[in-house]
Amino acid sequence: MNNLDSYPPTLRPKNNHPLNLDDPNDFKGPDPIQDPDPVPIIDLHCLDHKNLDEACKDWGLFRLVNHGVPLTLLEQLQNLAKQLFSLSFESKQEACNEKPITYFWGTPALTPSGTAITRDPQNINWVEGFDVPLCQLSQFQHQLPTLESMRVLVMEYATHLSRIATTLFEAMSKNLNLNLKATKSYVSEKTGMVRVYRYPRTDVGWGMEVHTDSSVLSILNQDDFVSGLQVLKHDQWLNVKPISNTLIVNLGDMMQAISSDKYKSVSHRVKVDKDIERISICYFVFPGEGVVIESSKYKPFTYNEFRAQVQQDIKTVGYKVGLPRFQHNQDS
Ligand SMILES: O=C(O)CCC(=O)C(=O)O
Ligand SMILES: [Fe+2]
Repeated sequence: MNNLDSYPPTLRPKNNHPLNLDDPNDFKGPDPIQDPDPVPIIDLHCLDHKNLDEACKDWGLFRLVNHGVPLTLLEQLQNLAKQLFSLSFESKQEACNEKPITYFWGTPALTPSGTAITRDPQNINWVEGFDVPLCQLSQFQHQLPTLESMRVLVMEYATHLSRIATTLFEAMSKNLNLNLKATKSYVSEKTGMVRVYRYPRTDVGWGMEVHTDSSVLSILNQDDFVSGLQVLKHDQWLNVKPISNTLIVNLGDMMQAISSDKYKSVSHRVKVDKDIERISICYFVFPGEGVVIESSKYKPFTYNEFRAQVQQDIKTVGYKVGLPRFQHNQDS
């Protein structure tokens, strides 16, 4: 089943924008990206520290292979996400009345309690998603069977992703000559979260507008067939091609701060397609609660202070200012 009742009302097409209502799973369009894939590849099994360092400095993003997550698990997650999103809008909304998993749409910006930060309706992001905080996940159950299956699968997935994030962060810390003991708390299992997204079919707007992630690291399991993620490299937007059994890692603002700007929090965005929906599953890792980030470029700050500032800026200025707010020369 796949029909527009599953879309949040604000993301349904207007009458003057009719959509192709064929089952998107039947879509067999050509791969829109013909060029060879320029994204650097990092092999987690045989980690090359020099390649990793270059990818972090030049791109702030890389493709991870030999990551050790079973392909069946990646595919199960994608399939279950498709099933979950294809339920009616009302049932998704009702099922997420209580924690831990929350349902949102129109923006990826949420308050700590999971409420969407409302934005100008002209400016919506064409995305709906489930926010899955990992720390409380084992303590709750959901009534809706598909959501409950997602909770269980995400717990299994998070174990793998936490291992990957820790391995990568330790290698990056070594490359940056950070004191590993002191920096262990920069990636905390407890504060991690998973976001499951669906980008609806539409021919207007952006799935996700240009942004940098606030995380230390973000690790993306994208749809095997549908492209959408674009990354800014030397002032040019490049498509990040979907390639089965690979994960995309991008560095977030916390990593840029921890590295004193040696590594880059990469600007990226997601485009939408009028003929086909896209699913992606993103894992984010953050510093531990109350951990102070020390760097030569920024005043000491905690992730909670950063997040509060971002939320205030979105409400008052209309967008995320991000790291520049914490530079040494800024007034507090
Ligand atoms: O869905 C994607 O490909 C990217 C999502 C993303 O950039 C984010 O959640 O910050
Ligand atoms: Fe992002």
